[in-house]
Amino acid sequence: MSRKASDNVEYTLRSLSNLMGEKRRRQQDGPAGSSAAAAAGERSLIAAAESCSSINSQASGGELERAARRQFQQDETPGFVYVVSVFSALGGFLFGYDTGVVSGALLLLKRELNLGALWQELLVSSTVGAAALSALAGGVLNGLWGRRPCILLASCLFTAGAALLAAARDKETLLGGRIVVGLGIGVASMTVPVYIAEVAPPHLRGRLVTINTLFITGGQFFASVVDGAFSYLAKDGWRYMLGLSAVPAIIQFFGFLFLPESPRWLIQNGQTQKARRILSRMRGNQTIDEEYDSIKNSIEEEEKEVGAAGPVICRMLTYPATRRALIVGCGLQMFQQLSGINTVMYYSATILQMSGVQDDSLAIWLAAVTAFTNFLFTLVGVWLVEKVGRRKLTLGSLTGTTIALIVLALGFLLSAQVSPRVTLNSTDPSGQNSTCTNYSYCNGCMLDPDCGLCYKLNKSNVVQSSCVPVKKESTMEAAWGRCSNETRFKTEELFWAYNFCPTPYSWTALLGLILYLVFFAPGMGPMPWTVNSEIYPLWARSTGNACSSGVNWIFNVLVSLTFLHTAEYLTYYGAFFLYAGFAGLGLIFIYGCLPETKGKKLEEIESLFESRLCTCGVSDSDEGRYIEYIRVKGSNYHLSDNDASDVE
Ligand SMILES: O[C@H]1[C@H](O)[C@@H](O)[C@H](O)[C@@H](O)[C@H]1O
Repeated sequence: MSRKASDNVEYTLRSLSNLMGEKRRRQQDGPAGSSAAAAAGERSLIAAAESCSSINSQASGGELERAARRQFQQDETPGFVYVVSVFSALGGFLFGYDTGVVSGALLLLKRELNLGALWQELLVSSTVGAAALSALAGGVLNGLWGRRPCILLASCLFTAGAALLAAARDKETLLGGRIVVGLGIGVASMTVPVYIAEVAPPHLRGRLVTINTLFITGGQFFASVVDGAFSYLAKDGWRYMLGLSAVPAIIQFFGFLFLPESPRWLIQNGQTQKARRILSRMRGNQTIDEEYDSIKNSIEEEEKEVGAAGPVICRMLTYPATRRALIVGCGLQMFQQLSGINTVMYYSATILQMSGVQDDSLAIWLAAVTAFTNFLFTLVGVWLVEKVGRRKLTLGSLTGTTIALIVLALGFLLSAQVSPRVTLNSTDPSGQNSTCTNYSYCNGCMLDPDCGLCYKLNKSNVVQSSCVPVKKESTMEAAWGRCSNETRFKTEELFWAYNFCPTPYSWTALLGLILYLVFFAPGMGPMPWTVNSEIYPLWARSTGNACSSGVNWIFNVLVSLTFLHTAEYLTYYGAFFLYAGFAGLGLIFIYGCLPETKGKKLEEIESLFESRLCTCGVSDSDEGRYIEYIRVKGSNYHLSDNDASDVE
């Protein structure tokens, strides 16, 4: 069968799976399903089956489809799509920078402004808390105003927050600045992936959205370098650290004044001419009719099917396909945080110290190496996402992450088991009682946040060890005794261990840390964001992403705030075993419920959630794929995707 043979009649390559899925659904609906529709479905199936046999005689359907798809993908993607994606991903960079920079800034701030533990905690978690709230609110704003104004709003908030922080004279202003920055992070974290997914062509969508997470980890790495560089500037160094983020924010703001709104949002809001113009610019030499029609059809069908009344979240929860997508999206974000990424990153300096790095500034720089590893392996994710697909990448990544967490936990367990004894009894010179002096093993001393171990080394054995209170202003020294002055460490060959115990098994924890980043960064880091940007239909996309980003931030706060308490009750190895348990549960959830979305058009993806929720990755459209030619309206020959709406 050839196109030429039928003169003016155009044929397009279609997948039969949708029709089969449709038939199965109707059968499941039982007698209530429309009999006319069933008959039409039946007729289509017979026609399609006939077409199939004719195709089989020429070439295998799979090969044909692949060839057509290759052809479609080879059409050049205009550089404009990349420019738009990179400018949006600056939002990701700022998300990474502002969450990462604060740890280094706090080291200087607590000395200069005399900050206690409560204020330090407030300055860190207020940003994450504000991000959770504004990510949720961002859903409403995205729906009402569009994606572009939300990105502009986020860059204004980032700039205002950076200015407030750089100029702050007291801790209250600092808190205000951190809240404003957090509001920006929340809006950016939910808008940017949606915007990129909506402007990207299907075969590049995963890669371009994953670039946003690459920018997040890039921002975290850059922040650690800035922290290292300005840590030598004891006075006002923190102002530069916190204020620098204004630069990318201003660049993003001016860039976006000239960049367009998402064509999908415009079509949804009736601005069709403008949408067509923007879509043409984004697709270069490709015809946009088919994409435009399929967006428009799906909006009309969704309105018919779901209705337009009531709040979007209620409609999402009552309509089975979006309810399932929401469970998968929020579940992915929850398990990302429950796998403990931020605790592992935050704790990396200590893990490195455990493994024998004694110098503090070296530990700060090695923490930058950790952030760089996270960045580098996110790059691997950008490369892999369109090759192996989202599902396999996430499953592989989480399996490795679970194993790495077990290795990390074993490292801490072995270290605790061979924990050195406390051999010297010290007494507080001021005569006050301290719990630290009661511990007889390093393990107890290490788990108490007020104490640290002061010791000497004989070859690699710990000798002359004492457990003493830590200095309030800096955990680098003891409050009194031999280890109370860093300058004496070298001359008297003394060592100070805060938060860890020196043991011969510390390398196991280091191995666990490296394995963790290598496995987490390409899959579990970026995929929750990427998958969420594509699994909701247009009417539910902003709300779906708002909810899942909110879940990400809420679990981020929960895990970071509870880590120290969890470590106190369960010890460090217990805490990491707990994260390994969560990661294992996540693995079962993802194996059961995450379908593959690679290469599909955004308008097709909804159908993946129309069947049961947990099908272990097998969707209706994957079962029994046959290729058929169907007569369609119009004259553009294009690889078409399961849209039966224009079948004559
Ligand atoms: O995807 C990102 C990334 O993995 C970051 O490194 C992490 O700090 C964020 O919490 C996460 O959402």
